[in-house]
Amino acid sequence: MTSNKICFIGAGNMSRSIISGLVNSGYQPELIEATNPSTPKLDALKADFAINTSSDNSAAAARADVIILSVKPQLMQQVCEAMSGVDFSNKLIITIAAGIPAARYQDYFGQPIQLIRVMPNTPMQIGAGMSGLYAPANINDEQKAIAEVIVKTGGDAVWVDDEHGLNLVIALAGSSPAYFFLFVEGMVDAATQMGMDAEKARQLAQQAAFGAARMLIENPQLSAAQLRQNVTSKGGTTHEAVETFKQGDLPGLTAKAMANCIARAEEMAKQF
Ligand SMILES: NC(=O)C1=CN([C@@H]2O[C@H](COP(=O)(O)OP(=O)(O)OC[C@H]3O[C@@H](n4cnc5c(N)ncnc54)[C@H](OP(=O)(O)O)[C@@H]3O)[C@@H](O)[C@H]2O)C=CC1
Ligand SMILES: O=C(O)[C@@H]1CCC=N1
Repeated sequence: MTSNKICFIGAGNMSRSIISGLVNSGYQPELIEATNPSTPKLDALKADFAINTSSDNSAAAARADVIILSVKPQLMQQVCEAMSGVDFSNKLIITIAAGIPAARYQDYFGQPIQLIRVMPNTPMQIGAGMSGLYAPANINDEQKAIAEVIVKTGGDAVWVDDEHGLNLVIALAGSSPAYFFLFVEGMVDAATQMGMDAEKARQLAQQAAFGAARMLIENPQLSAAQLRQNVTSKGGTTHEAVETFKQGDLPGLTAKAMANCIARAEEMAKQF
């Protein structure tokens, strides 16, 4: 584990997830600081993880070796511009914002910077995250290793060669926990309408989702299609359910949702 001082600019959902992964894997809380304009999220982070907190982005960034930019994309420019008085020459910046291209940040900060883009996901908070990392050509191996160590405290990670690859990571892993939650929401709602109590319905659906995910992970030699076929008895119940999904073009709808996710990231790249 490195002893770099890490500062999170923005203390929202994703920062909390990464901080949780870091602290739970043994990163020293006193090396971590988070900033936010309002105090309730900072107070909660301090209470839960014993990290340092502040509302002064520039002072916190000046104290840190690694700065993780975790504000919404639409706020990124103003937040970075307000920190342009900090000397970033010996610091590594990591941004987790969707959409905004790496090259844009140099304009925001008004100075040469070393920046890595990371696309994480919220399951990092329980060590089950999946992230993508992208490093522009000016980033050295030591800086890549620092980012990878941080990200992997919350789960697995892959490097991608370009920023289109990062948009694919958004569609496959950054945003996708929401797809699975939506699916479970639908299953639980349907079961409750058919008479089961919501708590029991959730227990059944979430454990089935967990089991299916573990089956995928523990059987890399089997395709998802094969695992599905292993559940589907000829003339049986699963066949009826799967055919219903196919009639509603679930594969086409999935592809469309992912394409729209990527299109939004590309739009954000122009917008912010
Ligand atoms: N949520 C997710 O699953 C993922 C999010 N991301 C990216 O992570 C980033 C953060 O998203 P998320 O955590 O969901 O968003 P949140 O809204 O939960 O967090 C953003 C935080 O930034 C704070 N903030 C606002 N203005 C400032 C400022 N001037 N200085 C410091 N902090 C500020 C907000 O404070 P307040 O609420 O008090 O205004 C808020 O706590 C986004 O860029 C998003 O694209 C990437 C992958 C996954
Ligand atoms: O919805 C978003 O824009 C962010 C990026 C990936 C997950 N949440």
